[in-house]
Amino acid sequence: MKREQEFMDVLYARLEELREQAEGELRAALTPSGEGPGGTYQARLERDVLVAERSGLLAAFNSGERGLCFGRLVFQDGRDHHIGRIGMRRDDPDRTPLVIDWRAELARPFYLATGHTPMGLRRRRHITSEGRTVTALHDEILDLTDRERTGHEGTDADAVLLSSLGAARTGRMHDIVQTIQAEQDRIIRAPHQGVMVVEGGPGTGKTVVALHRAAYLLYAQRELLARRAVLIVGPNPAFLGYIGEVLPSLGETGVLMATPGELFPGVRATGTDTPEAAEVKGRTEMAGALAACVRDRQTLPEPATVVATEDGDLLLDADLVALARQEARETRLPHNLARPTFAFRVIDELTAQLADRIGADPYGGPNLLGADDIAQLGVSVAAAPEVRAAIDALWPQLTPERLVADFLADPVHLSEADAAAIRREGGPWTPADVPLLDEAAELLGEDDSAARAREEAERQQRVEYAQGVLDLSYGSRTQEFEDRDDEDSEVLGAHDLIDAERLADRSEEADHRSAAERAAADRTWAFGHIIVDEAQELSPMAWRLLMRRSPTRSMTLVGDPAQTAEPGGTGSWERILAPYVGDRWEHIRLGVNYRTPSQIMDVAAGVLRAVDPAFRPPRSIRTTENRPWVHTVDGGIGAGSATGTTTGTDGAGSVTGAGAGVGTGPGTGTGTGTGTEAARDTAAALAAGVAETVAREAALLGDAAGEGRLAVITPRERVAALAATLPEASAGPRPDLTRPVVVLDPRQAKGLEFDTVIVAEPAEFGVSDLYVALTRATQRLGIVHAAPLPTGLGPGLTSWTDPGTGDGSGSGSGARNGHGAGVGSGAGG
Ligand SMILES: Nc1ncnc2c1ncn2[C@@H]1O[C@H](COP(=O)(O)OP(=O)(O)OP(=O)(O)O)[C@@H](O)[C@H]1O
Repeated sequence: MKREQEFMDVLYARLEELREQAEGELRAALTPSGEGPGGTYQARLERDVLVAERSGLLAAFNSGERGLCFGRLVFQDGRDHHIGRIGMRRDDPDRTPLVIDWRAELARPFYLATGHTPMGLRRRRHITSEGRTVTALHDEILDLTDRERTGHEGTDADAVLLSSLGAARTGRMHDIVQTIQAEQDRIIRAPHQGVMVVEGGPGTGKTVVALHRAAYLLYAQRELLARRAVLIVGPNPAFLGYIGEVLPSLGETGVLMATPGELFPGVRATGTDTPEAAEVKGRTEMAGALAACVRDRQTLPEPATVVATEDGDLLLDADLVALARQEARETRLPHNLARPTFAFRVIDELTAQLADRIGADPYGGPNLLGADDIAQLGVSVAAAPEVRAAIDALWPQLTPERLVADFLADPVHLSEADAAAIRREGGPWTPADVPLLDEAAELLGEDDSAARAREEAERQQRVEYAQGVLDLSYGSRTQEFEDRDDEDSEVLGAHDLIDAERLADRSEEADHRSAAERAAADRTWAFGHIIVDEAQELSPMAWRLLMRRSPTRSMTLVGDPAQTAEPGGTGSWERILAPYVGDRWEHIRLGVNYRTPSQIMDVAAGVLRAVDPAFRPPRSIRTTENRPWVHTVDGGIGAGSATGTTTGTDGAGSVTGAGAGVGTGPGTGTGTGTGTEAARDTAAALAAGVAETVAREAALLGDAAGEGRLAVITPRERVAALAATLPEASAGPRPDLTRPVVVLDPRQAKGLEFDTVIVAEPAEFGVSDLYVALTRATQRLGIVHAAPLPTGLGPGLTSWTDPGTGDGSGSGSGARNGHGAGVGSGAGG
């Protein structure tokens, strides 16, 4: 231990040195300088790579307090290497490796070697530390002939993994470099360049594996990805916050994280759609409908338009415009880019009409105008406001926002029912509008004329600024030079070397944004790699958008079709991918649940088994002492409470259990009240029940360091009311997951995990939402309900009053009545 501590001290000292060096280099790379990497492509690339590496090193340093070095490999041939979160070399002439990056090939045996296939290893050491202090060593002997013992050999090779899985949660996902499992390592380092689908049930490590794959790719393809960046798409901002520290802690910063609704630069999708509207907007048919809308805007006059110019009336008839339209369409360019072709043809025709009239020979001879006269005429026709107005009416310049807003206000080319579902006049953009906007932008073509005009104006400003700089430089020539009035001096100033234009262009090259920042502002950015989490939720239209951002189809898709909640979610990988990559994609399944203890997983699986008896959940690696519990509150609609030994069935599904629980709840409950009054009673009872259970569970949480997190997961409509009774809780569109208690709806809870989860009123969840909610807990699960439990939920639950020891299981039951006049009956112990 002492020697490892000494090594750790050396490592941190070296890290400090490197940090200072990296800070200096980063500052230099980011400081505009006449001598800096000029405008060449190669120079910019080198700068991007340098900035990515140095920022990464700094990011890693800042999180380096967590296990900078976590492993050691002693090979049979005498080689001995430490493995760490980032690689570092000594400051000697040979730059000897001090610690090997976990992603290096040399580090692989750390994850893959077994007694059966030792990969040349004698022993493997896990080093656990807190801050900079080594706290534990754990050695595995892989060469069975090796008799030497260190005193740190343990019997249980999974001890380090299990201790990490059992640790209190902090509201932020951590990296798992110390405990990557062999099946995960194969995915992380897969050489596959195209689309890889990682599928697995809840808690199987899909997200964390995908993030480590990103870190691996950023390491293995450093140059490409520093330039093209990696995009990570997650379901909501809270989720992105939750996973946001993993890559920086691994020294990787060249990543853009976004929800699907954030992928159209300049648009903030703050609105929400009904599930029906989101589903309709997500269908592939929308692409056809929008394309048809664009064609609708390429109109014909009926039967003719009179263009009144200074030189008299000109006539645009339908045949003539149809020809111009045909020509423009045949360019196959997007609408805005084909517009000049249309406009030229129309202007040509009008010019010909005018020339015929003006140059007509009164004696019947050939037209009196020469080619130059006609060209001149063409210029004045093109400039005539009436002509421009006519062209605008027949083939208008369109923006994606205008096109989609008009389409939503009057959804044509759709069935009446679909149109009714999405019809909307004004209002904020929604996430489901974003793929429509992107589609529209593709159909219309980038109308970058405004952007180019802006750029030119900015460039002019830069030129003026540069001229000012040069003037200053000239004006600040030393007195000595001025005295000598020596314009031919060999000592040159900036004003001698460069003119304002070139100086301005050079400062333009010094775009200090990282590739990820530039990508965020550019709709047409082609990412080096894209990771999509909860991929099963994305609609076909969202896939069209993402595939445009990934022309190389280098993607990792992560998901679980059983957790599909969005009605528009594509669900099947074949359906998602066939249009883009055919069957050329790799499908990998993960089968071990690292998050949810088996007792909790059994309860959750019951819910899915009720609809699909063949359903098989992932195998939980952990068990727990804590039995999932249920607390039935009496809220005026059929509610009962049951505890203790229970066998039987109720109207909502089977409730079975055996054992000797200590029952305290009333055996029966009687519904009273009607309508809203009863609903109010239910809400109040539920809130009281949740507050009571949260108080107890929060007290059981975590440790002195303030770790350990609790989530109440309840249908969206109930979130605000429940949060109001829990003053310490965070809730809302962007809940703070680092707070000890949060209240979330099931969609917000997707992908997250907490030590303790309380699911409130499960009868109001959809099946897959309920499955997601029930599988978020790493330690304890509780259910609070007034309405009868949904089918499949019940077995495996014990009374909330005796969760630790009661073996009995049971639940309230009773007919649920929309008017609150149900009669509850509990099967009591
Ligand atoms: N090898 C490992 N070592 C330590 N922890 C691990 C390992 N693999 C997975 N975990 C942990 O298991 C938990 C679940 O992982 P993750 O969130 O990636 O699962 P998931 O498959 O994405 O789940 P879901 O579909 O439910 O969102 C996380 O806390 C993760 O850190």
